[in-house]
Amino acid sequence: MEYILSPSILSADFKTLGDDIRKADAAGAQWIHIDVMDGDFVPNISFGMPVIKSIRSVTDKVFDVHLMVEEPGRFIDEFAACGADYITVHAEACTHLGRVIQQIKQKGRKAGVSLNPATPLSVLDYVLDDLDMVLIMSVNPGFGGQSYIEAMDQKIRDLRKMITDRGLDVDIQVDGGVTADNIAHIKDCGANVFVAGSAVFNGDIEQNIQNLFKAMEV
Ligand SMILES: O=C(CO)[C@H](O)[C@H](O)COP(=O)(O)O
Repeated sequence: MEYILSPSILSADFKTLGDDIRKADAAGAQWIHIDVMDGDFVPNISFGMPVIKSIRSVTDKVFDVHLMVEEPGRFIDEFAACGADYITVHAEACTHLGRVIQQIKQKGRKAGVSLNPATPLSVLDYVLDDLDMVLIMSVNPGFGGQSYIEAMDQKIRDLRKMITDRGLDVDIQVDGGVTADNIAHIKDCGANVFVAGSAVFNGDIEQNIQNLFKAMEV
């Protein structure tokens, strides 16, 4: 299984965003996690397509776009056009989840579905086979710098079992409160894609990424 670090630029310094992304790239992060917030699905607004389009020229790394947006089906074409490789939507935000997954696939992009901490895995029952990734939110979405919710350990374990039982190849991404102190434990629970915002961008980005990779191998 491939283990991937996807630094969340929500915690980057926006006045030097390109430089922060270059540092994360140079330090070996395989993906760049891009949190789009609409002020409706979550109580915060981050940035949208023009920023993604602009930073696309900074790195060739995978753009892992997490849409915290109500009814994201309205914008799939635009996010695909501005350089998203993975497009992850929230199950809670989609009236017609299956249709939105189809829209992402039709654009040739990898499809992810994200679940808030309180959302049960059963919402995936009839779409899991169509997915490339499931994103388990380990904080309530909207803000960086929160603490990992420990009840998500069991949810990650249950999801890994569900994927294995069906013989699928679906990534499990975990986002929220991931640090060098807990990343090995989250990996043991069954996750293989790790989003880290403040643990990467607060302080020395390259050193922080090295610390996370080192901890991940434990
Ligand atoms: O999706 C998010 C918030 O909704 C962020 O990606 C997430 O919280 C990462 O930040 P941190 O690693 O600081 O918890």
